[in-house]
Amino acid sequence: MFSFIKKGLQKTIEAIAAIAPEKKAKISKDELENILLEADVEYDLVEIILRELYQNDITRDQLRSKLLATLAYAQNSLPDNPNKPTVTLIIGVNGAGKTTTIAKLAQHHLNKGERVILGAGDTFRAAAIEQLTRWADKLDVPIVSSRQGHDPSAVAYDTIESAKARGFEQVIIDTAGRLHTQTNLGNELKKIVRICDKAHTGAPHRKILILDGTQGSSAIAQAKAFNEMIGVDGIIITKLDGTAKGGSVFSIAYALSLPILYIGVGEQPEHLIPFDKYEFVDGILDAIFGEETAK
Ligand SMILES: Nc1nc2c(ncn2[C@@H]2O[C@H](COP(=O)(O)OP(=O)(O)OP(=O)(O)O)[C@@H](O)[C@H]2O)c(=O)[nH]1
Repeated sequence: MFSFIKKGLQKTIEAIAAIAPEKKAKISKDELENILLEADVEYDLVEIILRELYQNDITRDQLRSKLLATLAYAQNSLPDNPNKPTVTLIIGVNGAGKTTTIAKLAQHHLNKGERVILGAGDTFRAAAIEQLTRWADKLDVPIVSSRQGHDPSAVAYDTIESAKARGFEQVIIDTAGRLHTQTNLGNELKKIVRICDKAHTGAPHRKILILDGTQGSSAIAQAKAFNEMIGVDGIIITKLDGTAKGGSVFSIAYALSLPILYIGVGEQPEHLIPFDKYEFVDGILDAIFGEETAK
């Protein structure tokens, strides 16, 4: 698992290594500032971290405790849902990686022996329905879909009904990332939430926001908007493998105070790993201080 995190952080680790090629037991505040900015930690958070480090030469342990503190809320799991099926609503802007992440989550449940059904709730775009259907075929899981332009809450309702009738444990419902206006999107998502609860009291049990880890402050703005619309229970940050901006995880976690459930580190169904703040921070620290100084 640890090496999986490191593989996902490879580009970030390389970028850090390029500006801090020499591994030392202590680094100066100036060096640290450059490293954090290079890794795409937002400027405000870099300032906060530096302000709270009193010495000019910073050790691994000192930095470790500061970085972990920024992830204080990040490591929280969601409560178990005893009332099966568990309904997960996937939200986020187009291109964030929603469809791929749904496939990854489905694979994750299948690995645990749970039965999964997908709902193609992004009825705004025909391509979204087709793409999710391809994943369903590949993973050999059922999918409920309708034609483009149909009411997505009807898709959500039918998916949940089908899961209940077949005794499935997991329902994962896709949603649109964009409509003609933001207000339309908010209203549509609210309606889907209402209808899920009608189909199965308490559903959706998880409203999970997919954020593209390469998007920095725009990901934070998106999260705030979706949180205001329908409330977000947890986040999955995608595409960390494809970016040198892995430090954005700190800014996202710090700005939102929401659990980071998983991170996406590739395009295949198995490329989803549970977020572990200790592994994540140690991966970054190893890049700065070198592994030999670990612990
Ligand atoms: N490298 C990498 N690529 C990813 C990851 N997650 C998603 N992608 C890629 O990002 C692109 C967009 O992902 P989708 O799953 O299509 O995203 P979406 O939010 O459904 O976007 P649309 O289909 O455009 O609405 C695809 O090319 C995915 O393969 C990840 O963790 N790592």
